[in-house]
Amino acid sequence: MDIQICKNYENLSTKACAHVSGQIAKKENSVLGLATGGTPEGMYKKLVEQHRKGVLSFQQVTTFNLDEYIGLPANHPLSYRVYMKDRFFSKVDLSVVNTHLPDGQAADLTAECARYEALLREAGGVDIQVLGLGHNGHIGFNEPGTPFASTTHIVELDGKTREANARYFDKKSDVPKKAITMGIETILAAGEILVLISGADKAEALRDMLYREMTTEFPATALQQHPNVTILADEQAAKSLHE
Ligand SMILES: N[C@@H]1[C@@H](O)[C@H](O)[C@@H](COP(=O)(O)O)O[C@@H]1O
Repeated sequence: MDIQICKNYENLSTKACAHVSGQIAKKENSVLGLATGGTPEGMYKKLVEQHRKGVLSFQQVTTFNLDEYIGLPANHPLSYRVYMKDRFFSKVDLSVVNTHLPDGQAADLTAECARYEALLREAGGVDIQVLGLGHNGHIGFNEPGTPFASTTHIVELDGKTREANARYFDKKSDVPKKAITMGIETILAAGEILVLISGADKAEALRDMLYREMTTEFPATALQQHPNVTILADEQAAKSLHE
């Protein structure tokens, strides 16, 4: 794993943007695996800026998001579809038919997981997957205990994850209890993985991801077996690596 320590969040976002733009420069019909949460917001802003400057086009790009809540209407302000639309999709020249998220409102959720996984394969797989890191080691919504051999599936959200995400909702009880997420095997199938980690509260999780023995108890340790992982961590997140 290649770990790059960035001075601050701004710097991390600039580097993440450069990484993704570099992928598109290499292959204009790239398939991007995208993440939500607070950490990639800066990267989306920078990608939009690059597009507005006329130096970056997403016309040929296809995107697949990691996850979506179950039970929130697609137009709910806190659905991941709306998150992506507001911060990225509607601000660049991506064709909406090329942007994919699991449908958390599908009548048959098990069939939806299979459909999503098949669609990913049909698209030829993800070239570069952007990931955040949960405090409990989750990647996407793969909570502790998820088998490494998992593909897109339905998950019951961990109490800690619901607490972390409660900051966006009026109250914790409004946070959905379930979600659909790409599995760990799905994530590991990407050609390259770019992990973004910011803030002192992620320091312990970053250390565990790098140094803990691979264990399903800390899903991010699965990334240790991937041949092409770049980690961008800001100094705050990287602080416990020097201890
Ligand atoms: N499902 C998302 C993940 O995809 C995200 O990477 C993680 C960290 O989020 P943040 O970047 O806000 O800390 O938690 C969320 O629950």
